[in-house]
Amino acid sequence: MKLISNTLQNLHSTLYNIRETDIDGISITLYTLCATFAIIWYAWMYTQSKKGKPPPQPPSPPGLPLVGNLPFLDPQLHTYFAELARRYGPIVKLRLGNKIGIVVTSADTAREVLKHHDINFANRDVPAVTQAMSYGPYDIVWSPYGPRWRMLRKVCVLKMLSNTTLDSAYRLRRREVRETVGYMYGLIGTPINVGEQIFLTILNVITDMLWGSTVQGEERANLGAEFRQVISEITELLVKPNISDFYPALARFDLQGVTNKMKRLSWKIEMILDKVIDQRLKMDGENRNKQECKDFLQFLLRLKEEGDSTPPLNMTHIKALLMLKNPLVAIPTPRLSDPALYEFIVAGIFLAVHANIINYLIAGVMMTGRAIYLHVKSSNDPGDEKPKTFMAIITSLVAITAVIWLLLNLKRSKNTAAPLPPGPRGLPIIGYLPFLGTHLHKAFTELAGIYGPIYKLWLGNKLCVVVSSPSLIRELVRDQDTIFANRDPPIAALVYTHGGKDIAWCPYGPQWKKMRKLFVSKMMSNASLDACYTLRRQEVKNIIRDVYNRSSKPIDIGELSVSASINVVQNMLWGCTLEGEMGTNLGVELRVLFAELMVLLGALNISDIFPVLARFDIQGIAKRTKEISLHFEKIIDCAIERCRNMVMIRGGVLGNNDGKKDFLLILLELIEEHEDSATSLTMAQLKAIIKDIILGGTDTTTTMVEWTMAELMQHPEVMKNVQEELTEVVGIASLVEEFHLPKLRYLDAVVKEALRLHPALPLLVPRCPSQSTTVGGYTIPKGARIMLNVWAIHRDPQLWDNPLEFRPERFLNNSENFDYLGNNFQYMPFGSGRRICAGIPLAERMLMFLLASLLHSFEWKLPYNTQLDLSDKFGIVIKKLKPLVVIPTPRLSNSELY
Ligand code: HEM
Repeated sequence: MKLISNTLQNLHSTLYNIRETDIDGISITLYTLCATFAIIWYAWMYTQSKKGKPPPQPPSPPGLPLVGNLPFLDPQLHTYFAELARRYGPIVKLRLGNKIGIVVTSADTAREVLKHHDINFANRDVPAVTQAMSYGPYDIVWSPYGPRWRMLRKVCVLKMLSNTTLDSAYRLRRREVRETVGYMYGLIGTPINVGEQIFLTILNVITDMLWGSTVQGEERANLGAEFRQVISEITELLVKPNISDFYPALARFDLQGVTNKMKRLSWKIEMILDKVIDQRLKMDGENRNKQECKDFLQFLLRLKEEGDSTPPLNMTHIKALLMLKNPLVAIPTPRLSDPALYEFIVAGIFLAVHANIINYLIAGVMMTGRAIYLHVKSSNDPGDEKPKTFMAIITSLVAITAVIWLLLNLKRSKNTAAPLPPGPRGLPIIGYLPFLGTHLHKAFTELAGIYGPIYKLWLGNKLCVVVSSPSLIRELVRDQDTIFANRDPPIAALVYTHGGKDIAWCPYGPQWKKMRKLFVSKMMSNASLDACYTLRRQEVKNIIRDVYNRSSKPIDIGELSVSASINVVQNMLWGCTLEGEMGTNLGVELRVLFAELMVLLGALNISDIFPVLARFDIQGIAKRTKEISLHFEKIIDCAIERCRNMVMIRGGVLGNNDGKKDFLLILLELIEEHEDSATSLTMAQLKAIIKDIILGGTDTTTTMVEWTMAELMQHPEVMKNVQEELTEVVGIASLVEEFHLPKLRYLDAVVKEALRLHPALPLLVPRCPSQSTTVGGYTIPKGARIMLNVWAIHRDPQLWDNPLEFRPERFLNNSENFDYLGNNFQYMPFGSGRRICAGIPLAERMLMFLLASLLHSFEWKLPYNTQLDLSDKFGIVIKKLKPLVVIPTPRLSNSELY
């Protein structure tokens, strides 16, 4: 210890006793040391960089995390690559998911890669799906470079494609080509699909060469047809963009099920090949060596038996070679320098991004034989021995095609399928999603200004078509109503309704027709709605009393109308059954669940945009919706049980003592009275209808009450007219009753005008065509999501005078032209056609009754110094962005009325 303290003391005194001249000396020494160190460091770095530093990677355009450059690839791949080369030089690096791609665009670099480093680059980058093909690793195209590949290639090029072998199969080719020409001759004057004919001819020529003398007659035709079918399915799979190729770590999950499907198809091929090989073996067993080889199969089996290839040719090799001879070889094949590096020479890998890229690539191969490869073969490459006869066939076929194409051009131009609608180009994979913003209805309206009243866009991998003109909507929902009567339900809606068992999401068909008919005729009829009027009236009275108790205080109209709508709907549903505290408690529970459900249904769900990911439910939306759905059902079960007990107590009499009937009673009657008849309902359907009423009836009504009130606060003169009408029709000493409603013509015009400017469902509920069809001269493919932009039509200046002004008068003198039945395609707040809103009679009554009661019973004013904001926020139902807060004061002459 002592030693340490002495040392510290010495050091301290040394430092504090340094003189100025000493400091100068120390500084000079330090500077010299630093300079020397810097020089040595620089010299060392320099020699290192000269010595062994790896050269930099090729330049690369900027990409995004995770997806890399994938989203920026242009479908016109060849021009895109040329553009990249202009900007970054002849060798460019791209990141595709977590793969690296290298694009080579100059002859010099291509020579370097394919000639000087040929061995390094002689491997392929095998797409995940080919691993599932039984012969994937055994065929020439995908085999790793090595003895097996050399043996297979030798057999193929020197033996199978030799002039002698091809000459011996000439008869078979001639037969097929003549058949095609004869077939086309018979079709003179009729349009034909030339591409398809050529494909079929080539496939027939090839299968003929494969086993044409082994299988004959009808059996050959059947086998050919089966083979063709499997081959086209395999071709489709091979060109399908596969997530596993871009993210090899995900390959084991086979997210799109491509690998599984390929295994199934591979198995089918195996069966076909086994059958033909068995037959050949039997035939050869009978007269071995008596005849010369007439098809490839016979030739290969003979070669196997001779066993003089190294490594020896086995049955799997034979099958792989037979498969090689089908048009699948037209699939482009990227090369790989070293599998461990995940690098490849690109031309073909990008094919997985877009189907049209793939078509382009395939077309390239078919036309030129090897246009895709950046592969400039050296002159001693055995592959350059062009099979002359084969090339002659291809050339003849191309020539025939060209002549036929020229002859038919005029006719075809009249008959060609209509194009897809125009539309903005989006990014690969995510489509136009990133450019839409949050106000979909407004973005769609702006796009209509650019692309016209019908256009398409991709949202994720969903093709959407947006229609925004009355005449096109007429074409859709009137002229082609049955085709467009299907829905395109979001996953959450499917979960909530057990796969679309309700009216709103049920596919168009007998089930939907039956439920809708029962719903409209039994529940929405005037008689049924009259029968539950007291239930509505009782609930509206409660609301008026509640507001009265909060007189002169600010009230959030949105909140008020949510609880008002839910209470009214709930009372109509089971008001006779669940009276008193039980009804109130369930009402509160329902409101909480309902609020969450609306959020879930309105959320942007990745599963809807990328259906392949649906099974993972990444955001947990499906799971939570299911929980809520079950909770809803528990409430419904509880109501049903109570109802049944009540009926038992009353000795089997359905209905209340005073003849009131809630919806639950009507529905149970339908189950019990009509068992097994065409009008019977199942319990699942009963629950689904109740869910529809809660979902369809509450949010829409709530939103419209708030919008109408907001417009009235903005336009005091309109408010004054409404209240004067109410005073005249109802009287200042009475409460509004439903029988007053038909006389309130001005209020009716106000509600219509609010629904024009703020349609609750601005894009209606998306439709989905059950088959491909043509609308407005454009093809609408089956399964596309069709959005009808009613919001844009309701604000179109060509259809409405001063469309952005709130002017109820436009409906006052013209009311016969504007009802809610969807016959006037200029005004459709409840939709149109077969799938028009099923609850219009109730919606109309509820909306008018609630508004008339609130406006008649109270004066409303904005809190001091508040500005009204009429901006909206997009969702399934379009709401006010900022809540409307207003202050009520009693208006009726008699306070006892409250
Ligand atoms: C102001 C209130 C309401 C508005 C603005 C409204 C609007 C709509 C719209 C635009 C549609 C889609 C129509 C189409 O695709 O062409 C629809 C469908 C539907 N609405 Fe309403 N609705 C309202 C109230 C109600 C009420 C109160 C109920 C039930 C009691 C209801 C039940 C339904 C049902 C079941 C469907 C689906 C019909 C089907 O697919 O066949 N709606 N509604």
